[in-house]
Amino acid sequence: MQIWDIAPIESTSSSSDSSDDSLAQLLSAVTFASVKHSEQRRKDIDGTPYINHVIGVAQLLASNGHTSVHTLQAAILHDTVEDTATTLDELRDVFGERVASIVHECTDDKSLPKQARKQAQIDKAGCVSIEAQQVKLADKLYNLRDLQRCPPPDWTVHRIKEYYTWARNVTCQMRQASEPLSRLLDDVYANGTFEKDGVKYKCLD
Ligand SMILES: Nc1nc2c(ncn2[C@@H]2O[C@H](COP(=O)(O)OP(=O)(O)O)[C@@H](OP(=O)(O)OP(=O)(O)O)[C@H]2O)c(=O)[nH]1
Ligand SMILES: [Mn+2]
Repeated sequence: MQIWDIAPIESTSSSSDSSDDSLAQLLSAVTFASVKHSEQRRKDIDGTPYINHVIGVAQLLASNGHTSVHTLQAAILHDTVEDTATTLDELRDVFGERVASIVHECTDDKSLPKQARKQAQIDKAGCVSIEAQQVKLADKLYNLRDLQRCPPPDWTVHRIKEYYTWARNVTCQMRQASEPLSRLLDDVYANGTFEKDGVKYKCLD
């Protein structure tokens, strides 16, 4: 038994209803991701634990009306295959086909060169499931806000602006998946600023 495996809930217990079950499934994904990402840090100056990102992506979804447990589990797990040794088979075994499939749709093919990988996200943005689009919208929103909060010290102004332009090219194809997340992204694209070496820049010109 692994620490993320869900202990069977006693069917006779009065406290075991379907919302308890959903919470257990969600927390199982959080536990799994926390183990898988435990050695990873974000690229910011403080080396923020990577798990903060995936929890934040799930929080953005839940607070904008996207509360399906499968979608939230996929959000928590969305970088495990891309950035850790986790396999899709492992996700399928532990969390089922639907969650594994959403994560698969959110996973870049790391064997491609970077430019091809970035182009592939633009090409497939409108073709993946609605759930995968919702996770990607929240992922981009989190990363764009993170760039505003504290850009990685080695990213130039040009690279930061390039990320905003590219993210807009991806997310503009996913509007139908989430009106609230799209509106929050619109606000970043229209009004967002970031600071680099004490100078303030608009995210998009
Ligand atoms: N803004 C920001 N991003 C950071 C930070 N630390 C790690 N990242 C991750 O870096 C990725 C974006 O960096 P890039 O240089 O464009 O891409 P790469 O790591 O895949 O080569 C995102 O991956 P991703 O979540 O898979 O999203 P995606 O943009 O690749 O779809 C993001 O989560 C940080 O401190 N700030
Ligand atoms: Mn991510």
